[in-house]
Amino acid sequence: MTTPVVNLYLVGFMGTGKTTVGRAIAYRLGAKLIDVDATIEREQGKPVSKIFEEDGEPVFRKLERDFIESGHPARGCIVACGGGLVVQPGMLELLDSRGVVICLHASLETVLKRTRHSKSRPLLNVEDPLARMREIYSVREPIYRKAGTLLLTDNRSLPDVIAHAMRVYKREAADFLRTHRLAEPPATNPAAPDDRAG
Ligand SMILES: Nc1ncnc2c1ncn2[C@@H]1O[C@H](COP(=O)(O)OP(=O)(O)O)[C@@H](O)[C@H]1O
Ligand SMILES: O=C(O)C1=C[C@@H](OP(=O)(O)O)[C@@H](O)[C@H](O)C1
Ligand SMILES: [Mg+2]
Repeated sequence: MTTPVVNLYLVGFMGTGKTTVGRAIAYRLGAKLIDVDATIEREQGKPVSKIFEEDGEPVFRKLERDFIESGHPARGCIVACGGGLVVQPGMLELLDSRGVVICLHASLETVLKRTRHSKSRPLLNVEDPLARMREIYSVREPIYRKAGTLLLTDNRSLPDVIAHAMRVYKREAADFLRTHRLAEPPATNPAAPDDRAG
């Protein structure tokens, strides 16, 4: 399989499968997976939970924004975003302009099952994570609803979700390429036809 040209951005709430699905898609396409959280952790030399604790959430959000604005290649990567990345003002428009956006969805009960054994999500390290998720999700829902193509993942196996996401990506990447190529100036030198004629 050839490396894809158009970037794919996987967005959606925590625990919907962005990192896992992104890794599988990148592997299948022979592309580069960039997990935004992992990249920030590597660059900052500490886990996301420590960044929240020591520097505060706004600093983490700024790091996410910097990553999207200038911290990754414009072509050829599968990007697994953190759940709050697309929620920041202007980010969805930015992602839309850079590639294909797919939003993974799961009910909060499913999200709880998938995330309860992990301590790596600082927003959910509270006594009642389900109540916390409800609060956060209610604020974010309007944005997730607008964010690219929505893929439901409840009661669906990972291979099924991955195959579906691959189909959506291939179709939308072709559309993206077509529309963006049309918008580009012609590659040939305008003088060339005259030269040939002469
Ligand atoms: N469709 C699915 N079915 C079962 N488990 C899933 C599914 N999608 C994700 N998971 C599991 O849920 C957990 C969280 O997935 P992850 O990729 O880290 O989500 P995100 O990056 O969106 O927070 C992982 O253990 C993953 O294997
Ligand atoms: O939804 C959020 O605000 C967050 C989601 C996390 O990523 P995942 O969605 O991959 O868990 C991570 O970026 C951080 O803990 C904050
Ligand atoms: Mg993730």
